[in-house]
Amino acid sequence: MATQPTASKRAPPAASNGNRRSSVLASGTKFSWSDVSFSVNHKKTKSSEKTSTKILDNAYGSLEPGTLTAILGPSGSGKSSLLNILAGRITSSSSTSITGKISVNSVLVDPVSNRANVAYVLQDDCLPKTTTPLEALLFSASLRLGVKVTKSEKEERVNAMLEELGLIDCQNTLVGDALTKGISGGERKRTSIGVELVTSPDLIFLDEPTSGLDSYAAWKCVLTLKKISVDDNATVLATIHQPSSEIFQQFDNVIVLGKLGLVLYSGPVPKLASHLSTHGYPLPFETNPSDHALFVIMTQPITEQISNGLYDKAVVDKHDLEKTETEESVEGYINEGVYVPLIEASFFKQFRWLLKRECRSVYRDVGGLLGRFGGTIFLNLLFGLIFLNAGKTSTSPVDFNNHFGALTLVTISAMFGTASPALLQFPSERPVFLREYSTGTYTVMPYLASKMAVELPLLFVQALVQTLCVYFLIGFQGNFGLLVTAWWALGLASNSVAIAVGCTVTNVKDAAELTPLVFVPQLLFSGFFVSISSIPVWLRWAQWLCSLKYTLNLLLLIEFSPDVCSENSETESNCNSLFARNDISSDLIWFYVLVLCGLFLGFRLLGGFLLVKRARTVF
Ligand SMILES: Nc1ncnc2c1ncn2[C@@H]1O[C@H](COP(=O)(O)OP(=O)(O)OP(=O)(O)O)[C@@H](O)[C@H]1O
Repeated sequence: MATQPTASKRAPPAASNGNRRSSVLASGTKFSWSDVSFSVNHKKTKSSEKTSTKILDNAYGSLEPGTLTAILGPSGSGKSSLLNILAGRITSSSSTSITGKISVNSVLVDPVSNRANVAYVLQDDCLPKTTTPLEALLFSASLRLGVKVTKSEKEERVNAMLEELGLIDCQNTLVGDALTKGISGGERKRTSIGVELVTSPDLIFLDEPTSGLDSYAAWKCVLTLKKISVDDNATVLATIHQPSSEIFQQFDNVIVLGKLGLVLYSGPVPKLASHLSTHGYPLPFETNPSDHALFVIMTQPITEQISNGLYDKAVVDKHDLEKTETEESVEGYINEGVYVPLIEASFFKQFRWLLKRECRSVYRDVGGLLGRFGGTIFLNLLFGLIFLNAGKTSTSPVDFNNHFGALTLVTISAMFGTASPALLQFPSERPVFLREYSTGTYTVMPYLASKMAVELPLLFVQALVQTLCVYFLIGFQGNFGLLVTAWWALGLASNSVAIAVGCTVTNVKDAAELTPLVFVPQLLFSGFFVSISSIPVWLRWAQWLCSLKYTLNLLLLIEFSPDVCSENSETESNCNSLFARNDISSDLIWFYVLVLCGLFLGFRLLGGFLLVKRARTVF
């Protein structure tokens, strides 16, 4: 790791103003880097010492305002790694090492601190499926543009951006996803670009903006980037895979990454062909220079490429670059610190916009609503019919067990029924959160609060529907309102656990695999399959994490009230034995309520903590 420059030589932090430009980015931004190396360390094994693979070896390059530059190279040559390093999206870790110098307008910067000044468009379009392009751009503009930009100016900027990106016709169509038809892939990509560009950034980095697009959509996309670079005097850098001639000609400059992490060429697009020809690889007639460069890299032996001097030009350029940028002879550095986003909007503004979006996502996701309430109604009617009238009498041990069994099974079903929508939904929402958090759109507290504000009534309605289905069919005798409240509390706590699980995984499959691990042990403490007193003492602590256990404690106290238990001596003895076996006492009702509240809040905060930890390190 190179040493850090003195504080006075660093670029000042980004200013918190309307257009988010820091003072070093005031009028067009020159961005350059040199000696950027990236290696991946491999673990030490018994047979070998710790080794490392160099992905980038002293990479260098320079971007001018008003230009569009491509990073080109074979698959695995380090294009995305270079872009991520320059954008401050990856830093050194225990398994990777990054060194180099990065400067903005000839001032050395720490790329992590500079992150807020770079609009970064990810390869995957992380957009909420139930939003429209117009809403997505408005959301971004409203939360990311400071108070100095008025509401009408933000709307004007959004409309201009929609027009510039050719999104006017589809501005009110839902984005959709793989399962729900929405706007086209090209429109989705342009929406992702618009969400970043609406803040009028000077530096725009894009990871494979044309991937997944057909040739016309890809050409249109690059044309748009070119127009933005010229019209807005923006500095645009994009990684790109095998561009067609038409696309390649739109770029002003190109950086070609070759084998061994070396830079083969960095300069104007028209001069790439002569660079290859000069070093023994003339461009065949009517061949795209970018195709030819990739062909040479992949087919010619690397020793021959080096001995032919293909990478020599790189050395000359590198020296030129160092001369201009190290005039002040400062050492560059790449920080290992965490990223703290710059937030423009107040807590309430963030909450308001997030709540609006969250509400839309509920009522527009008709399939999700049908699954949630359809499943609840179907299962609970089934329980109601199977345990028909089981709650009306508890005199014999069999009747008592049926009554207890009905209550337990309805509660277990409620736990899974309230956790599964969050488990299925959250992993797909997580990338959206990570992107928006990392771009300083909002922080974690308003995000979690807005989710909670929508879930509270939704889970209440779910608990109410469930109680309506089973209460009269089974003939439960507890207070209707208290039963609804207890099942509602269980729904909230289970939902929190599901969100915490969702925060640790990246996809629905992993979430589904983790689900039994988190929820099945709760069944052990329900008291139905095995009494708490039979569980080894050293394992009983786990009940403190089980919302099912504390909800059942409350439900049993509500349902088997003194009135029900005093029906006859046998019922009374069954009640006493049930409470004793499961350590339940009516004196502890408020304690059970507090534990449920604690689990609800605790898992919610854990989820938030895990999300922020992830967002602040690598994204
Ligand atoms: N954190 C990491 N740990 C281990 N290997 C890594 C890491 N980051 C990158 N690599 C490796 O570095 C190499 C370059 O990856 P990178 O994604 O930058 O290439 P690329 O040129 O963008 O590839 P593609 O065009 O296929 O997307 C790959 O072999 C990749 O496996």
